Amino acid sequence: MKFAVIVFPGSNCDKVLYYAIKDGVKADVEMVDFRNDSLAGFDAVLIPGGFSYGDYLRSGAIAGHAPIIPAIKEMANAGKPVLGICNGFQILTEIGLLDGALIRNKNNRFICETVPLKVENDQTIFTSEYQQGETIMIPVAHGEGNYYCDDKTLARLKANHQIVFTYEDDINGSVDNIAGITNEKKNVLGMMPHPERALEELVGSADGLRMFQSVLKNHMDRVNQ
Ligand SMILES: NC(=O)CC[C@H](N)C(=O)O
Repeated sequence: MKFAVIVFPGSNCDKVLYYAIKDGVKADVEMVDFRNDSLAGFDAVLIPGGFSYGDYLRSGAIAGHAPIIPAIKEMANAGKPVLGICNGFQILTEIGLLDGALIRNKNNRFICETVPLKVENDQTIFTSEYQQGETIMIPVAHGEGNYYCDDKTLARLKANHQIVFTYEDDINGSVDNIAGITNEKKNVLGMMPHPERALEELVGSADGLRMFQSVLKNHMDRVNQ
Protein backbone atom coordinates (compact mmCIF):
# COMPACT_ATOMS: atom_id res chain seq x y z
CA MET A 1 0.00 0.00 0.00
CA LYS A 2 1.38 3.39 -0.96
CA PHE A 3 0.49 6.60 0.90
CA ALA A 4 0.93 10.16 -0.40
CA VAL A 5 1.66 12.98 2.06
CA ILE A 6 0.72 16.26 0.39
CA VAL A 7 3.08 19.16 1.10
CA PHE A 8 1.81 22.75 0.85
CA PRO A 9 3.83 25.90 1.55
CA GLY A 10 3.45 26.18 5.33
CA SER A 11 2.67 22.52 6.08
CA ASN A 12 4.58 21.64 9.25
CA CYS A 13 3.34 18.17 10.21
CA ASP A 14 4.26 16.55 6.89
CA LYS A 15 7.48 14.90 8.04
CA VAL A 16 5.94 13.52 11.24
CA LEU A 17 3.14 12.03 9.14
CA TYR A 18 5.67 10.61 6.69
CA TYR A 19 7.54 8.83 9.50
CA ALA A 20 4.28 7.70 11.13
CA ILE A 21 3.68 5.67 7.98
CA LYS A 22 7.27 4.69 7.22
CA ASP A 23 8.34 3.68 10.74
CA GLY A 24 4.99 3.46 12.56
CA VAL A 25 3.11 1.09 10.27
CA LYS A 26 6.01 0.29 7.93
CA ALA A 27 4.17 1.03 4.70
CA ASP A 28 5.30 2.71 1.51
CA VAL A 29 4.99 6.52 1.60
CA GLU A 30 6.08 9.47 -0.53
CA MET A 31 5.89 13.25 -0.10
CA VAL A 32 3.93 14.89 -2.94
CA ASP A 33 4.44 18.58 -3.70
CA PHE A 34 1.25 20.71 -4.03
CA ARG A 35 2.28 21.68 -7.60
CA ASN A 36 1.72 18.12 -8.88
CA ASP A 37 -1.56 17.39 -10.61
CA SER A 38 -1.64 13.60 -10.37
CA LEU A 39 -1.75 11.00 -7.62
CA ALA A 40 -1.46 8.04 -9.96
CA GLY A 41 0.10 5.03 -8.24
CA PHE A 42 -1.05 6.01 -4.74
CA ASP A 43 -3.63 4.11 -2.66
CA ALA A 44 -4.28 6.72 0.03
CA VAL A 45 -3.87 10.46 0.58
CA LEU A 46 -2.76 12.16 3.79
CA ILE A 47 -3.14 15.93 4.15
CA PRO A 48 -0.97 17.12 7.03
CA GLY A 49 -1.37 19.82 9.63
CA GLY A 50 0.29 23.18 9.56
CA PHE A 51 -0.30 26.70 8.40
CA SER A 52 -0.68 26.40 4.62
CA TYR A 53 -0.20 29.83 3.04
CA GLY A 54 0.15 31.28 6.54
CA ASP A 55 -3.57 30.67 7.26
CA TYR A 56 -4.29 33.80 5.20
CA LEU A 57 -7.95 34.51 4.32
CA ARG A 58 -9.03 31.46 6.36
CA SER A 59 -7.13 28.31 7.33
CA GLY A 60 -7.01 26.06 4.26
CA ALA A 61 -8.71 28.55 1.91
CA ILE A 62 -5.76 29.20 -0.41
CA ALA A 63 -4.52 25.58 -0.33
CA GLY A 64 -7.97 24.65 -1.62
CA HIS A 65 -6.97 26.15 -5.00
CA ALA A 66 -3.61 24.35 -5.38
CA PRO A 67 -2.88 22.26 -8.53
CA ILE A 68 -2.98 18.98 -6.54
CA ILE A 69 -6.60 19.52 -5.36
CA PRO A 70 -8.42 17.99 -8.38
CA ALA A 71 -6.29 14.84 -7.98
CA ILE A 72 -7.26 14.63 -4.28
CA LYS A 73 -10.94 14.96 -5.26
CA GLU A 74 -10.46 12.22 -7.85
CA MET A 75 -9.01 9.88 -5.19
CA ALA A 76 -11.90 10.68 -2.85
CA ASN A 77 -14.47 10.05 -5.59
CA ALA A 78 -12.77 6.76 -6.44
CA GLY A 79 -13.34 5.63 -2.84
CA LYS A 80 -9.65 5.73 -1.83
CA PRO A 81 -8.84 6.70 1.78
CA VAL A 82 -8.28 10.45 2.20
CA LEU A 83 -7.27 11.63 5.68
CA GLY A 84 -6.92 15.31 6.61
CA ILE A 85 -5.40 16.15 9.97
CA CYS A 86 -5.83 19.60 11.51
CA ASN A 87 -4.98 21.97 8.64
CA GLY A 88 -5.76 18.97 6.43
CA PHE A 89 -9.29 18.86 7.90
CA GLN A 90 -9.62 22.61 7.29
CA ILE A 91 -8.61 22.09 3.64
CA LEU A 92 -11.10 19.21 3.20
CA THR A 93 -13.98 21.43 4.38
CA GLU A 94 -12.77 24.28 2.14
CA ILE A 95 -12.85 22.05 -0.96
CA GLY A 96 -16.24 20.60 -0.10
CA LEU A 97 -15.17 17.00 0.51
CA LEU A 98 -16.40 17.37 4.09
CA ASP A 99 -19.33 19.30 5.56
CA GLY A 100 -19.10 22.30 7.86
CA ALA A 101 -16.24 24.66 8.65
CA LEU A 102 -13.52 25.20 11.22
CA ILE A 103 -13.69 28.60 12.89
CA ARG A 104 -11.67 30.28 15.65
CA ASN A 105 -11.57 28.52 19.01
CA LYS A 106 -14.22 29.92 21.32
CA ASN A 107 -11.59 31.36 23.71
CA ASN A 108 -9.73 32.91 20.74
CA ARG A 109 -6.51 31.18 21.80
CA PHE A 110 -4.27 28.58 20.22
CA ILE A 111 -4.72 25.29 22.12
CA CYS A 112 -1.80 22.86 22.43
CA GLU A 113 -2.42 19.85 24.70
CA THR A 114 -3.17 16.15 24.75
CA VAL A 115 -6.89 15.58 25.19
CA PRO A 116 -9.27 12.66 25.64
CA LEU A 117 -11.37 11.75 22.59
CA LYS A 118 -14.30 9.39 22.39
CA VAL A 119 -14.45 6.94 19.48
CA GLU A 120 -17.99 7.44 18.17
CA ASN A 121 -17.76 5.07 15.21
CA ASP A 122 -15.44 2.08 15.03
CA GLN A 123 -16.96 0.88 11.75
CA THR A 124 -14.82 2.95 9.37
CA ILE A 125 -11.60 2.09 7.54
CA PHE A 126 -9.85 4.63 9.81
CA THR A 127 -11.16 3.38 13.15
CA SER A 128 -11.67 -0.37 12.94
CA GLU A 129 -8.74 -1.00 15.30
CA TYR A 130 -10.49 1.03 18.02
CA GLN A 131 -13.47 0.03 20.16
CA GLN A 132 -16.78 1.85 19.97
CA GLY A 133 -17.02 4.24 22.94
CA GLU A 134 -13.31 3.91 23.79
CA THR A 135 -11.45 6.93 25.18
CA ILE A 136 -8.16 7.67 23.43
CA MET A 137 -5.56 10.35 24.20
CA ILE A 138 -4.50 12.43 21.19
CA PRO A 139 -2.72 15.83 21.05
CA VAL A 140 -4.42 18.92 19.60
CA ALA A 141 -2.63 22.06 18.35
CA HIS A 142 -4.88 24.60 16.69
CA GLY A 143 -6.26 28.10 16.69
CA GLU A 144 -9.17 27.38 14.34
CA GLY A 145 -10.50 24.05 15.50
CA ASN A 146 -14.02 25.07 16.43
CA TYR A 147 -16.15 22.85 14.20
CA TYR A 148 -19.32 24.49 12.94
CA CYS A 149 -22.23 23.18 10.89
CA ASP A 150 -25.93 24.06 10.78
CA ASP A 151 -28.62 21.96 12.46
CA LYS A 152 -29.69 20.25 9.26
CA THR A 153 -26.13 19.17 8.49
CA LEU A 154 -25.61 17.99 12.08
CA ALA A 155 -28.75 15.85 11.90
CA ARG A 156 -27.48 14.30 8.65
CA LEU A 157 -24.01 13.64 10.10
CA LYS A 158 -25.62 11.90 13.07
CA ALA A 159 -28.15 9.88 11.06
CA ASN A 160 -25.41 8.60 8.77
CA HIS A 161 -22.89 7.93 11.61
CA GLN A 162 -20.35 10.35 10.11
CA ILE A 163 -19.20 11.70 13.47
CA VAL A 164 -16.16 9.58 14.23
CA PHE A 165 -14.48 11.34 17.17
CA THR A 166 -15.74 13.79 19.81
CA TYR A 167 -13.84 15.67 22.53
CA GLU A 168 -14.76 14.44 25.99
CA ASP A 169 -14.55 18.07 27.17
CA ASP A 170 -15.58 21.22 25.34
CA ILE A 171 -12.08 22.47 24.49
CA ASN A 172 -12.80 24.78 21.54
CA GLY A 173 -16.55 25.34 21.16
CA SER A 174 -17.17 22.72 18.44
CA VAL A 175 -20.80 21.82 17.73
CA ASP A 176 -21.58 18.67 19.75
CA ASN A 177 -17.87 18.51 20.69
CA ILE A 178 -17.08 17.18 17.21
CA ALA A 179 -13.38 16.40 16.69
CA GLY A 180 -13.57 14.38 13.46
CA ILE A 181 -16.08 13.51 10.74
CA THR A 182 -16.22 11.52 7.53
CA ASN A 183 -17.96 12.08 4.23
CA GLU A 184 -21.10 10.11 3.45
CA LYS A 185 -19.18 7.20 1.86
CA LYS A 186 -16.81 7.20 4.88
CA ASN A 187 -13.60 7.09 2.84
CA VAL A 188 -12.71 10.72 3.64
CA LEU A 189 -11.93 11.60 7.27
CA GLY A 190 -11.06 15.00 8.70
CA MET A 191 -9.99 15.46 12.30
CA MET A 192 -8.42 18.31 14.28
CA PRO A 193 -6.40 16.13 16.73
CA HIS A 194 -3.04 14.74 15.59
CA PRO A 195 -2.83 10.90 15.67
CA GLU A 196 0.65 11.09 14.08
CA ARG A 197 1.90 12.74 17.29
CA ALA A 198 0.72 9.80 19.42
CA LEU A 199 2.64 6.81 18.12
CA GLU A 200 4.46 5.66 21.25
CA GLU A 201 4.07 5.88 25.03
CA LEU A 202 7.40 7.71 25.24
CA VAL A 203 5.68 10.84 23.87
CA GLY A 204 2.64 10.46 26.13
CA SER A 205 0.32 8.25 24.08
CA ALA A 206 0.41 5.49 21.49
CA ASP A 207 -3.30 5.77 20.72
CA GLY A 208 -2.76 7.37 17.30
CA LEU A 209 -0.96 4.37 15.85
CA ARG A 210 -4.14 2.30 15.51
CA MET A 211 -5.62 4.84 13.10
CA PHE A 212 -2.88 4.20 10.55
CA GLN A 213 -2.96 0.46 11.29
CA SER A 214 -6.71 0.49 10.55
CA VAL A 215 -6.20 2.10 7.13
CA LEU A 216 -3.44 -0.37 6.24
CA LYS A 217 -5.35 -3.43 7.49
CA ASN A 218 -8.54 -2.49 5.65
CA HIS A 219 -6.59 -1.94 2.44
CA MET A 220 -4.80 -5.31 2.74
CA ASP A 221 -8.07 -7.10 3.56
CA ARG A 222 -9.63 -5.62 0.42
CA VAL A 223 -6.66 -6.51 -1.76
CA ASN A 224 -6.55 -10.10 -0.45
CA GLN A 225 -10.27 -10.72 -0.89
N1 LIG B 1 -1.49 22.20 13.62
C1 LIG B 1 -2.21 22.70 12.69
O1 LIG B 1 -2.49 22.08 11.66
C2 LIG B 1 -2.70 24.10 12.84
C3 LIG B 1 -3.96 24.28 12.08
C4 LIG B 1 -4.42 25.69 11.80
N2 LIG B 1 -3.62 26.36 10.92
C5 LIG B 1 -4.86 26.36 13.06
O2 LIG B 1 -4.08 26.93 13.81
O3 LIG B 1 -6.02 26.29 13.31
